Formats: sequence, structure tokens, C-alpha cells
Amino acid sequence: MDFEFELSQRFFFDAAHTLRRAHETAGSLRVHGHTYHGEVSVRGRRDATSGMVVDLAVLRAEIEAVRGTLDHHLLDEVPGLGTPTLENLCAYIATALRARQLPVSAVRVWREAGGDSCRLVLPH
Ligand SMILES: Nc1nc2c(c(=O)[nH]1)N=C([C@H](O)[C@H](O)COP(=O)(O)OP(=O)(O)OP(=O)(O)O)CN2
Ligand SMILES: [Zn+2]
Repeated sequence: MDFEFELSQRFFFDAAHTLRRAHETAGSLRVHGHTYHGEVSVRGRRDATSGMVVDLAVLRAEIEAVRGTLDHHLLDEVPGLGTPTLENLCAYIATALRARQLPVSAVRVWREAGGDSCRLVLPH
């Protein structure tokens, strides 16, 4: 049976942002930081020889390259991110990893402190 698998790798990054919003505006407008947690999932079938969808070392290396554009950055200034919301962070990470030829199926970004979480699911 040729099963289809979903493989996931977690990571985190620390970054600053501001957020212009209609609600609770004061705190969000000042530059401040968060620890963001991320989880990237890739979907596919096993390679007959390696038994892998993709080597986790490759997935980790590609994530690290994208993580480096976010960690210890002011997210407002990251090219291609847009307003630094959880949704845009998910889309940014998914787009960057798909551009690196990874079969991304989902990206989740969350902040432990406030319990905020967002998950982007990409179509098959
Ligand atoms: N749809 C979305 N709504 C909101 C988002 C988002 O990403 N997508 N983000 C925020 C805020 O960033 C979030 O509530 C945290 O508040 P913030 O002002 O950024 O920082 P705080 O220090 O108040 O947050 P902590 O949770 O205390 O770290 C709101 N809405
Ligand atoms: Zn914030």
C-alpha cells in the first residue's frame, strides 16, 4: 500500500512588531516583542529507497533559512510579510518553503503567552 504521510517540524523565533488595530490599540501600537512558535507540515509518499517523505535534516535546514529572516527582526520591516499578524506569518513561511520545493501541507504559528494560534492548511 503506498501511504501518504504528513511529517512535521517545530521551531521558534523571537521578534518584535507593532500592530495597527481597531481593538486594544495602545499596547499593540508600541514596538514590542513575542516568542513565536511554529510548526511546518509536509505531505507526501515515502521514497522507496530512503523510506522518507523528506529527510528531517533537510526540512530543518530549510526552516532555519526562513527562520533567519524573522528571528530577532522587526517584523514590520520584513519584505513580503505585510502586517505582522499570525495569518501573514503562516502565509509567509508557507510561501518561502514552497519556493524551496518543499511539499508544504500546513503551517501553524502561535504565541504561548496569550494563547493565540493560527493554522494555514494548503490544498492537496
Ligand atoms: N486575526 C488576528 N487578530 C489578532 C492578531 C493576529 O495575529 N491575528 N494579533 C493580535 C495581537 O498581536 C495579539 O493579541 C497579542 O497582542 P499584542 O498587542 O501584540 O501584544 P500583547 O503583549 O498584548 O500580547 P501578549 O499575548 O500579552 O503577549 C491581536 N489580534
Ligand atoms: Zn504583539
